[in-house]
Amino acid sequence: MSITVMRQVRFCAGHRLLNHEGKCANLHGHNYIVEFHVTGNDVDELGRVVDFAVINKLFKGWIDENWDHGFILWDQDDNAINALEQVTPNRIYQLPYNPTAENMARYLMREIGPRLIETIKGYDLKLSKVVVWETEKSSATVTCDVSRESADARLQFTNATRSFN
Ligand SMILES: Nc1nc2c(c(=O)[nH]1)N=C([C@H](O)[C@H](O)COP(=O)(O)OP(=O)(O)OP(=O)(O)O)CN2
Repeated sequence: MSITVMRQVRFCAGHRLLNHEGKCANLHGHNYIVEFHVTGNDVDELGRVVDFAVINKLFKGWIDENWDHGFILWDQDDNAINALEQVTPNRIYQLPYNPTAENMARYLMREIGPRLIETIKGYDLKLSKVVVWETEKSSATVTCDVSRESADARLQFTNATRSFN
């Protein structure tokens, strides 16, 4: 049996999609919501897979330090990076691919999640799903098969409607 808990982290950031066919090639921003789904095989003596506050501290901490109120850009986007570096102060986070919702979810799942999760001592936990909501209408979901040892994430893209509270 496995049990999954989820914590949302909200932040705002700017980006653009290099070579996008339409308006998303322009610098623009979003109020993002990221869902971090954490799966365990048991609960502790209080009945928790892990305390929600622990997930929040780890993942909101990383987002606040790296993505919140910054620009998230493809590291090949020299034009935007050079322009934004002229602004003082600036916060630019370079990804190895375009900052789509899909790629941001993939980056959190593959590059950031595993090393944050392993700092939670005394629990056997996996980051099983990351959902990046770019708008209230559009999201991307990355799931990881927690029953397999492989850290390879299986990408699943979804479009759904939901309300931001
Ligand atoms: N599969 C993806 N498609 C798009 C992404 C993405 O991350 N994954 N991102 C964008 C842009 O960042 C854009 O800001 C959002 O585009 P779009 O939904 O077209 O714009 P709006 O939310 O403003 O929708 P309106 O209907 O125009 O109000 C594009 N595509």
